Formats: sequence, structure tokens, C-alpha cells
Amino acid sequence: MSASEKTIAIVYHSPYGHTAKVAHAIAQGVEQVGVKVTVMSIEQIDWVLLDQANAIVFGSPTYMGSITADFKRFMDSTSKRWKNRDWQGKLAAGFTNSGGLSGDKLSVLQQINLFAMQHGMLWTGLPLTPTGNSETDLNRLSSCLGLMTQSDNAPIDITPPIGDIHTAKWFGEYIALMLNKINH
Ligand SMILES: Cc1cc2nc3c(=O)[nH]c(=O)nc-3n(C[C@H](O)[C@H](O)[C@H](O)COP(=O)(O)O)c2cc1C
Repeated sequence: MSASEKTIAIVYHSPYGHTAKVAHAIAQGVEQVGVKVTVMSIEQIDWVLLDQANAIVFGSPTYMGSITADFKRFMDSTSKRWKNRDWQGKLAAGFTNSGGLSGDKLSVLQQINLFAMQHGMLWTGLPLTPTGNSETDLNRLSSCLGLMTQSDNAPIDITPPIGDIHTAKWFGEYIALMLNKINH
């Protein structure tokens, strides 16, 4: 399969739109590399596209230090694919948005990581050295396992801040570059 035929799916839950904004920023990064990307909410899953994707990026807001109940429901709905090993060997990555600077986001990335490992997927982290911890910095929350972003209780055009959005684009670009490197 040539690099241009490879596809990435981004699956997210986002009741208030901030995690969705991050999902679309990741997609912009993917597109910069010329890889086809589909962004889908867990409320409207295109299972055919998802099964065909060479990489899946999973995103949930942090709720009570955990993935949301709806995102867990989505995870559980993949059990037949787990049994059939349908997603084994696909690239996987995760992201979470929360209100607190920490907010226990790490727990969410660990849950998504374990879910991907259950499926036998190949995990892609975020190897981006933080440029600082201001709102314009890249990876200001210093995450390695996946992408962490933080939003205030405010409209999505102002939060998460620009540094988080740029970090999300960097993440998407990185995942697409990694996908192009492996022989699927
Ligand atoms: C029920 C509930 C639980 C939450 N728990 C946390 C939490 O544990 N840590 C945190 O930092 N923010 C927490 N938040 C804030 C959400 O993470 C934040 O509103 C969410 O990331 C916004 O994303 P969305 O716009 O995509 O829905 C919580 C919000 C709700 C509604």
C-alpha cells in the first residue's frame, strides 16, 4: 500500500466541543503529511472507515479522573473486533482534554493505552520536548504517553489555548509520519 492510500481515523467524545476542537487540530496535522484522515464522534461512528483505517486516534474528556461513561461504552462496543483481532497491528494514539492543569488526565491516557494494547495495536506516544509551560508553548503539560490539553469553562474559540492546538497539530503530523514509516 502506498503512503497516500493510508488512512487515519480520529474517534472522540466531546459533550461541549473542546475535545472535538483538539480532534480537528490533530486531523490538520495529519493532512499536512498528505495522509487521509476522518474525524468521527462516538455518537456517529462509521465502523467501515474505522475498520479500514491504518491508525486510530482515540480521544475523551477527563471525567472524574477517568474516560467518560460514553467513551467506555464505545470501547466496550468493540469487543467483537477484539475477539476477531480485527484491529491488531494498527497504529494507535490517545488524547484527553480536561479543565484542570493536571485533572488526572494521565489516568485517561493510560486507560486508552490499555484499551489499544488489548486490541494488539501499536502505541504512538508524544515525543515532543515541552518548550515551556505558558499557554503558547508546545506540550506545556509535559505529557509523553499521549496528548493532554486543558480548556477553561469558556467558548471553544478561546480555549484550549493556541499552544495546545499547535501541540495537537504536531501530534497529528507525527502520527502520520510514523504511519508512513511502517509497512502496513
Ligand atoms: C462530570 C464531569 C467530570 C469532570 N471531571 C474532571 C476531572 O476529573 N478533571 C478535570 O480536570 N476536569 C474534569 N471535568 C472537566 C472536563 O474535563 C471538561 O469540561 C471537558 O474536558 C470539556 O471537554 P468537551 O468540551 O469536549 O466536553 C469534568 C467535567 C464533568 C462534566
